[in-house]
Amino acid sequence: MTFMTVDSRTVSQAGEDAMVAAICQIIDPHNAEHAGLLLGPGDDAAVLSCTSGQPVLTTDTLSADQDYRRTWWEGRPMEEWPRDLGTKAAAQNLSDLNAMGATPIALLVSLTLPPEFTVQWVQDFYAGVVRACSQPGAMGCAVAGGDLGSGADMSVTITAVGEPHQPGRLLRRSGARPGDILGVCGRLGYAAAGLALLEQAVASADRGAGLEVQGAAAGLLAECLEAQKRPQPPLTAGAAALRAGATAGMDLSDGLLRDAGRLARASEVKITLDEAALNAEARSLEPVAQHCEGAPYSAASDWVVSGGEDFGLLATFPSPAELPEGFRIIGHVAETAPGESAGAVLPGWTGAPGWDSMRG
Ligand SMILES: Nc1ncnc2c1ncn2[C@@H]1O[C@H](COP(=O)(O)OP(=O)(O)OP(=O)(O)O)[C@@H](O)[C@H]1O
Ligand SMILES: Cc1ncc(C[n+]2csc(CCOP(=O)(O)O)c2C)c(N)n1
Ligand SMILES: [Mg+2]
Repeated sequence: MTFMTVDSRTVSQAGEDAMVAAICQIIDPHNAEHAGLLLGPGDDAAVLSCTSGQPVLTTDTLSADQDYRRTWWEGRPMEEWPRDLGTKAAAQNLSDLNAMGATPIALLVSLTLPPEFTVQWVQDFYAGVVRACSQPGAMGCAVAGGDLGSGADMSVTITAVGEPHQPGRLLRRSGARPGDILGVCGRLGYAAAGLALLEQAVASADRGAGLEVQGAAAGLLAECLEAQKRPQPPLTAGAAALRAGATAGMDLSDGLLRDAGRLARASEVKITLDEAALNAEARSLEPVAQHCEGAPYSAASDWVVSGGEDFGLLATFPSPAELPEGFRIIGHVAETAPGESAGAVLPGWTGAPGWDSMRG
C-alpha cells in the first residue's frame, strides 16, 4: 500500500511542471483503465479514439459566489471543499452528455488558481473529478488534460467529450410530440433545498452549526446538502430513455419549469406539468422548509418547480409507454392552441420559472 503525503507547497512555489506532475499522480491510475484515451496529459493536446465518428461536446464553468461559496465548507475536513468542487464541475458536464444520450469519453479541466492555493488542494480537486468519473454511466470517462493559470479569483471550467450510445441517435430537445408523456429521473428540488440550507447557515451567526441536525429530518437534510455540494446525476438515464423510445430530453440545471419550457419551445409544443405530482414531490421536502427559518410556506414548491442544479433527466415518451426504471410521470405534451405560443405551464403557478445564468 502507498501512502500519499500532504503536499502543502503553494501552487506558485511548485510551478506549472510540478503541478502537472502532481495532477497526474491522481489521474494516471484512473486513466490507465481507459483504452479510448490514446494520448493523455503531457503533450500539446490529447488524442481520443472515437469509434462512432460523432463526438458530442459540452462545457461548463463554476465560479465563486455564483455557483458555490467557500464558506459552505467552513468547519468541514479540509479536503471536502476541493473534492466536492471537482465532483460538481465534472458532474454538471457529465449530466449534459447524459441528456444528449451520449456516453462520456474524456474531460478537459481548466483551472485558474490564486497563487496561495496548495498542491494538496489541487490533488483533492482531481480526486473529486475522478470520483464523478467513477459513477455508473461515467466509468469510461478519462481525464485527458486541461490548462492551469494563476488569477485573483478561482475558476473551474470543464469540457466533456462523449459519443452517442447509438450512433446517429441523440436525445434532442426538439423531438417531443403532442400526446407524449413527460417523465423525470432524479430528485426534484433537493439541490435548491440544499442551497437554502447552506445560505441560511452562512447568514446565521454560528455558521454551520445550524446544519448539525439530529432526528428524523437529518437524513433528508444531508441528502439535500449533498445534492447541492456534490451532485450525482442519474448518468445511466439517458441511455435508458433512448432504449425506451424517448422522443426528446434534456437535463435539469436551471429549474423544472424553465427547462421544460425550453424543451417545449424547441419541440414547438405545449407541456403541462402535473400539479398533483409536483405537490407530492414538494411535500417530501417540507421537513427541510420547516428547518429554514423565515422560509415561506411555499418554499418546498419553489424548490421543486424552479430550483436548479438537480441534474435529473427530463424526457418525453410516446404514450402509452413503459417508462424506464427511475422515471416518474410529471406532465404531458399537447399541441399549442391556435394563437398560443409553445412553452411549459404549471396551472396555478405564480412563482418564478427558474434560474437565469445572466441574471441569477
Ligand atoms: N458562449 C457561448 N457560445 C456559443 N454557444 C453557447 C455559448 N453559451 C451557451 N451556448 C450554447 O447554448 C446552448 C444552451 O446553453 P446552456 O449553457 O444553457 O446549456 P446547458 O449546458 O444545458 O445549461 P447549463 O449551463 O445550465 O448546464 C448550448 O447548446 C450551448 O452550447
Ligand atoms: C452561491 C450560489 N448562488 C446561487 C446558486 C444557484 N445556481 C447557480 S448556477 C445555477 C443554475 C445552473 O447554472 P448555469 O446555467 O450557469 O450552469 C443555480 C440554480 C448556487 N449554486 N450558489
Ligand atoms: Mg443541459
